[in-house]
Amino acid sequence: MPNFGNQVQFSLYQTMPNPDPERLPVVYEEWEKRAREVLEDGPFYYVAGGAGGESTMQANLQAFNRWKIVPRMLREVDDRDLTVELFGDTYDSPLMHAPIGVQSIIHPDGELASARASAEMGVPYITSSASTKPMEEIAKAMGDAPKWFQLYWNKDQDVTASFVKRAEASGYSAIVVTLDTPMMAWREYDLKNVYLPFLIGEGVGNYFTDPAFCSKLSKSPKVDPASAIMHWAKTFGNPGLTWDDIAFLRKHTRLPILLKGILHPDDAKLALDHGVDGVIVSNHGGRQVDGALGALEALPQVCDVIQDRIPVLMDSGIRRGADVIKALALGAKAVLVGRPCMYGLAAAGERGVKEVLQNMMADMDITMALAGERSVSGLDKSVLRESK
Ligand SMILES: Cc1cc2nc3c(=O)[nH]c(=O)nc-3n(C[C@H](O)[C@H](O)[C@H](O)COP(=O)(O)O)c2cc1C
Ligand SMILES: O=C(O)C(=O)c1ccccc1
Repeated sequence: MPNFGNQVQFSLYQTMPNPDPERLPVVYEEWEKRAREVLEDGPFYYVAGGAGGESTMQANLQAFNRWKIVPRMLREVDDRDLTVELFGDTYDSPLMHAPIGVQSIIHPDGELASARASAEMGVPYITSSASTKPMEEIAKAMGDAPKWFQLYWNKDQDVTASFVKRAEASGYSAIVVTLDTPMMAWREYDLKNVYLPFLIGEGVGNYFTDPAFCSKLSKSPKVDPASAIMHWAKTFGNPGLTWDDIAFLRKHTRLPILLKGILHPDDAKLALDHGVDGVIVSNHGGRQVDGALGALEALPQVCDVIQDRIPVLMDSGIRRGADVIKALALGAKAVLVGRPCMYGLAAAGERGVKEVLQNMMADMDITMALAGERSVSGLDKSVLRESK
């Protein structure tokens, strides 16, 4: 998509001198403000909040400030290439929609809206195990557009195997296993607001439609939702997992397997040793370990260990185009966009998510060009300087 950024920029300026009164925000902080206006305390803080005192959320943002772009001049940047290749597929840009559960608490269309918006933008959508809508419905809403499935490894191995089988059958092309959430973290705002969406039956769409999950219940979730929710709460997380369990997953799927939540270089080494296909450097948007290092801080060391043998992706703190450029320059092949999409969803459903993704892509394209780079695959550390 040559000059994508300039086209979007031009279309936004084109409404001069009478801007569309329905116009959506462009500024990230204004999207968040809009979400705050339309959501009740419970859902808003569920999305916006983090673990404990939110020091990891702060570290995520600060980590980007430590790196500065050093633009180069006169480098023929009129025709740019945003595409990336992963596992034999070519994607339009290095942006992906992060796996995010329980989107029904943010907008009535929930995951269907964000999946459709991602499809329109050619952004791969990563369906969460904890989606309110079942994975098959989300896949159907996306047609042939690229989609991956995020696995929460259930305590019941039959459920885990069933999720993977369903994901394959419904057209997902990779499995993202999230390792950093064997249990929900200590989230102060959710405890204060007494708000946990699953307890009111949100975010369980994949479980309540799963034959393996339902076979363990004495009554169907429709007849006795309270017991089904209790069973979900008992089996959702699996703190007993070890590296040896990766073999179980490998046995159950031929799709590429990516591990999400890698921060320590030794875990990157273990990921390689256990034959996975990719890793995602992430601290879950600061929602799990309060006091953890910023995800971008962890990225260079993980890349040093991986040495390009498998792709390294990252998330946690991506807000603007320059953030994407920095993450790619430090070795990420692609980045996952989390909260910005959810603020777009809260403010304007499908259209909101689409604009958030479109604007971030445009901003990234323009920033890359102004930095003197022509293709995302050519970005490396030479475009950055670390400020002490
Ligand atoms: C409301 C919410 C729900 C989330 N649900 C999931 C999930 O179901 N599975 C998962 O792997 N990550 C989940 N995440 C984490 C995101 O995938 C991603 O790691 C995080 O949002 C990135 O940080 P950022 O939002 O600050 O950019 C969730 C994040 C939020 C904000
Ligand atoms: O809230 C989250 O961050 C999250 O990952 C999650 C965990 C369980 C169910 C849904 C979402």
